[in-house]
Amino acid sequence: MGPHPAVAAIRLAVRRVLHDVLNDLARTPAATSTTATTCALSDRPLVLAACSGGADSMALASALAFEARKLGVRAGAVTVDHGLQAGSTTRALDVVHRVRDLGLDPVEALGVTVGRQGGPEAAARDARYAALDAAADSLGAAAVLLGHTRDDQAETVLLALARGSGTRSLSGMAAVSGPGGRYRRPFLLLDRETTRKACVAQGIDVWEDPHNADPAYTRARVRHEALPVLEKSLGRGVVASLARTAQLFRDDADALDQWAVAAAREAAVDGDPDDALDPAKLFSLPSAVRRRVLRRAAIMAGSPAGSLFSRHIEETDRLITGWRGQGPINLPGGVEARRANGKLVFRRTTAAE
Ligand SMILES: Nc1ncnc2c1ncn2[C@@H]1O[C@H](COP(=O)(O)OP(=O)(O)OP(=O)(O)O)[C@@H](O)[C@H]1O
Repeated sequence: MGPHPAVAAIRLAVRRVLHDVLNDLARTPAATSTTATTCALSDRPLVLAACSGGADSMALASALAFEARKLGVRAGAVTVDHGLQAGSTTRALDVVHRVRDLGLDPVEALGVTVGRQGGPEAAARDARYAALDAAADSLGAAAVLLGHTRDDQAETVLLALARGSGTRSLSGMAAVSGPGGRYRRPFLLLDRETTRKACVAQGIDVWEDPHNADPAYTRARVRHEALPVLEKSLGRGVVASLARTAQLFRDDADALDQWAVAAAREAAVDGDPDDALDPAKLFSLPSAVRRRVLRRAAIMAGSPAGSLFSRHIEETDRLITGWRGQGPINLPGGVEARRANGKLVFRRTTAAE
């Protein structure tokens, strides 16, 4: 008898991603010689599961342990202790034991200090990814798997819609992201119900993070209040539809980004020492492309992407579409956008904080 359908589904999803990781490694010249002589344990690529101890990431760890053995991949795990709840260190050590019991090695628990920047959820996320990056670097991991599901994707899209975001934010989380495509999300097409069933079927204990149900957190309210109401009035397919929308937006956003790169090259003033852009050429672009060119130019001049909001870009855009001789626009990171002498220039005027 084969495995429970939910277990088969999580394993298939992880197997596909491991194949992708191995194919990517085979394409990089440095890895080819290693792959050809693979025999020693330490020569085998290491893939880590980022594991909080919740159902999604425990299902992920179990599937990774199972599939990695068959593909000659080393499987490890990292759990991050955000230090935000009493007993969090004990819980992190408990996750380490449970994941080791699944056969993963190496397994590390990393303590982090969560700051305040951007609110509690964003600060915890930043600290978590910094720790995961450091662990992947120090352990030499080829990839880090994350347990985000289709439900997480739907929540992300709904949050972006509520903020009035553009196509890039509405495209949600990517299946592959991070430095060198390090982060992989095998479960983006699976629902949370499947990961829970897979844990039950395999007798895996899971830990429910109380923050996930705490209405103080926006995402928890989306998960427990907004989405159930939408499903009640629009039908159970809402989660799948939102996740599908994310993919459609991603394709559109990628196409527009590519167009913007070409348009920026086209609008560059030849030989200008300040990388100036030609306002007349920018004016003739569709606004979705022009705004991307402006955003890119601001970031290249030193504006931090996370602090650059649509109102900044709209104001800068008026230097092109509503030109009446106005002064420079101040952008985050001490960058200014100035139109003068028939050129648009982005320049850092003060040292960044
Ligand atoms: N403390 C942590 N340590 C390591 N990885 C984490 C941690 N928290 C989250 N992750 C990773 O990020 C993914 C998404 O986490 P998030 O908290 O957004 O969703 P979740 O549905 O609560 O996930 P889970 O059920 O696995 O806890 C997790 O599946 C896991 O891979």
